This record gives sequence, structure tokens and C-alpha cells, in this order.
Amino acid sequence: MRPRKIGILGGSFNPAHQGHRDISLTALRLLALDEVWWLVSPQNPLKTSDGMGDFRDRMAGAKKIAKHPNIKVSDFETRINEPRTAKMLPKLIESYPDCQFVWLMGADNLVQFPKWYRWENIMDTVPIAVFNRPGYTYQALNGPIAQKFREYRLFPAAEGKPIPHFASSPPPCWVFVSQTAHKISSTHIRNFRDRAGNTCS
Ligand SMILES: Nc1ncnc2c1ncn2[C@@H]1O[C@H](COP(=O)(O)OP(=O)(O)OP(=O)(O)O)[C@@H](O)[C@H]1O
Ligand SMILES: O=C(O)c1ccc[n+]([C@@H]2O[C@H](COP(=O)([O-])O)[C@@H](O)[C@H]2O)c1
Repeated sequence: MRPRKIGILGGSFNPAHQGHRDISLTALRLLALDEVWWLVSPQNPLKTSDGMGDFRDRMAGAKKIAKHPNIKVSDFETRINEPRTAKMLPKLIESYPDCQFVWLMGADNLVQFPKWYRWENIMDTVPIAVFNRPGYTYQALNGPIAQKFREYRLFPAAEGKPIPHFASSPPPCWVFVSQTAHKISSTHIRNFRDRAGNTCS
């Protein structure tokens, strides 16, 4: 039996929104994935815990937004008590030997990737798909990671065409998916909620 091809979208999901769903649907189609798993992070190591929603609420919110048979919401990082991606991925791979994993992230995260714990190990462990996000395109495509790993970047045969072999390509390798351009962010939603709350009180 061929391995299942799984895209991993790690995130705070504080709260989940259509941007997460948009890049997940695009990943399913363009990277020919069987499923996308949203790994709700107990706490992003680089983000403040101030304003971080309760983990169970973020899980529940993600399940409401995902609403797709091939998008699953997972508490794996909480179960193994490991929010650092470089440490988490080997455990994920060990736990699911029938799966081939791809790491999915927005262009904003490629920009801050050099600050992640042992980010080179992540590059060496799984193929990485980076999704365009308004405001981050230039920085992502011209930043240190894009420069350093220029020769490992894969391209579709033509703009917008699938890369069906991506999940089985040996790392390091990465792709930039330019089609996604959703402006929404969890920060916008939290700010909007705060403003709405202030107006009502
Ligand atoms: N609109 C979007 N376009 C592309 N990628 C996105 C978008 N929204 C989120 N992502 C990506 O999804 C992953 C999880 O994102 P996260 O849960 O932090 O949401 P966020 O909107 O970036 O949150 P915040 O505004 O609190 O930083 C990250 O890799 C992020 O880059
Ligand atoms: O491992 C790290 O050092 C690290 C640093 C920053 C972010 N991450 C992971 O990147 C994913 C996206 O985080 P976020 O908060 O931008 O949604 C999430 O799974 C985080 O745990 C991981």
C-alpha cells in the first residue's frame, strides 16, 4: 500500500479562520495530499502567552472552521508535550509509519523561520510548502532561507499546476505556493472582537 500523504499545518489557531482553510484546500489540491492535519500548538515558543486562548477552545474553534472530510484537527503536540517543531516532527513520523509528511506554513513563518529551534533539522526532515500571504511575499522570497536554499526550491511544471510528487521528494526541498492571498489573520479577528467588546460595554 502506498504511504498516505499528509500535510501538517501547525498553528496557534487563536482563533482558526478561513485563511487556514484556504491554504489547506490549496495544499490538498496542488500537492496531491490525502489529508491535512491542523496541529493546534499548546504554545508557540516565539509568541507570548498573553491573549492565547484556552487550548480546548482553540481545538473546538478549529474543528468548526475545518469542516472538510480531509482536514483533521489534532492535539498531538499537547499529547507529547512538545511545541518545538524540530523535536515534534521525529515523534510524529515515528507514530505514523504509514504516512509521508509535508510541513505547511504561511510566508510570514518563512520570514521568521531562522529564529525557530533547530530550523535546519526541520528542513532536513520534511518537504516544506510555503503559502503566499499578503504583506510577506517579497520578504519570504528574498529572505535568508530562500537565498540559502535556492537550489532546493521545486517548481510546478506550469504556474498553478499540481506537484504530485512533492510529498515523496527527498528533503531539503521547498515550494512557494503563490496562489493563496487571503488577508485574514487571527490577530485581526482578536482585535475586532476586542473592539466589539469595548463598544458593547
Ligand atoms: N491568511 C493566511 N495566508 C497564508 N498563511 C496563513 C494565513 N493565515 C495563517 N496562515 C499560516 O497558518 C499557520 C498557522 O497560523 P496562525 O494560527 O498563527 O494564524 P495567524 O493568522 O498567523 O495568527 P496571528 O495573527 O495570531 O499570528 C502559520 O503557518 C501561518 O503562517
Ligand atoms: O519550533 C519552534 O521554535 C517554533 C517557533 C515558532 C513557531 N513554531 C510552530 O509554527 C507553527 C505556526 O505557529 P503560529 O503561532 O504562527 O501559528 C506552530 O506549529 C508553532 O509551534 C515553532
